[in-house]
Amino acid sequence: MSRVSLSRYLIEQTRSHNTPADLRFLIEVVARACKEINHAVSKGALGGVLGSMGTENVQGEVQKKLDVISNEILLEANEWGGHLAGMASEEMDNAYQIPGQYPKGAYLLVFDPLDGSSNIDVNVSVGTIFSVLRCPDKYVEQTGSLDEKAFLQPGTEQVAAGYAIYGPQTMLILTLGDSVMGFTLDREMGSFVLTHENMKVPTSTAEFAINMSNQRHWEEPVKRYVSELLAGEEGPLEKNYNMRWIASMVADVHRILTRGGLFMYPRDAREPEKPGKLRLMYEANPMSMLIEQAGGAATNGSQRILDIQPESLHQRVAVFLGSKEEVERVTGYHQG
Ligand SMILES: O=P(O)(O)OC[C@H]1O[C@](O)(COP(=O)(O)O)[C@@H](O)[C@@H]1O
Ligand SMILES: [Mg+2]
Ligand SMILES: [Mg+2]
Repeated sequence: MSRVSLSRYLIEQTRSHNTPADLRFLIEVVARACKEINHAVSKGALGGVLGSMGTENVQGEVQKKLDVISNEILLEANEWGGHLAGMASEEMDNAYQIPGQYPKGAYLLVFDPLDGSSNIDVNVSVGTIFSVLRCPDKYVEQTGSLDEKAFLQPGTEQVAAGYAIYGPQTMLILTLGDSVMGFTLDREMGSFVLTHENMKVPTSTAEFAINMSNQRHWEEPVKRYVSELLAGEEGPLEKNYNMRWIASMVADVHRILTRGGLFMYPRDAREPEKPGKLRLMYEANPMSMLIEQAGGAATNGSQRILDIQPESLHQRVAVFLGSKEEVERVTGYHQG
């Protein structure tokens, strides 16, 4: 089989699906930025990039050096080229309007520059998550600036979503809205090569992922569901389940896209005012688009994540995503 590079795939998509050239350009720029992030991550202690900055982001989380470095790489890469009107990031309090780009820039890029930050210093897979939205027409002309309201679109409005995972292999997983494709970085050539066509999440699974240390803080439907998983074939589900928890959403989701499974980060009583830990705009929405495009499901326990109308850039959401059978079961338990 002849090798299909990311660039060739994007050109073919442009011809066959009329993918706009500036969207193709945007994906190419993000992919190049992810290669640069991968290079910084893989240097580790040799690059003096481990450890914390001693600063906090808008989420109140301590920023790792690589969180900030990754954010800067994505900002610098996308600053030019005219394909973007603005960007928003887990690591930036406010949305960023690229000077002089609007109305040329047709898209908005939202990203988690480095996901799984607690794993950086212990050499466990981390990644970059990104989501692409159209910039509302005439937004800046009517409002005078590109503020966060332009970004507050439900996940169904995403035109593309993906992630890079920096693990034993470096991969880019991408959807443009009609299937999920996986590209593996050929380090000698420096290019992403198509290796996983049309990735699919099996409807049923015997593997779940949740941080069990929070069990006493969960709401009843989650406590009930996880106890049934743990009861195995003697329990009501009559099946033995395996468990994984990598504490990198990118790595857990990649496993699910590769062999199925269920990922859960429910709300819990530790911070009852928060609807969950993970962020809607740059974690749950892009991952939910990928999972749905691969035949899986994604809810917040009561509704489809992609239908949620965002109210703020960094709002959090509970996440149940993966094999449809189990997502529907645990969501059903929330319906009382
Ligand atoms: O450490 P916990 O509570 O298990 O949470 C792990 C989750 O937090 C995250 O690391 C949050 O993402 P960031 O690292 O980008 O903040 C997810 O990747 C992961 O699924
Ligand atoms: Mg994250
Ligand atoms: Mg992050």
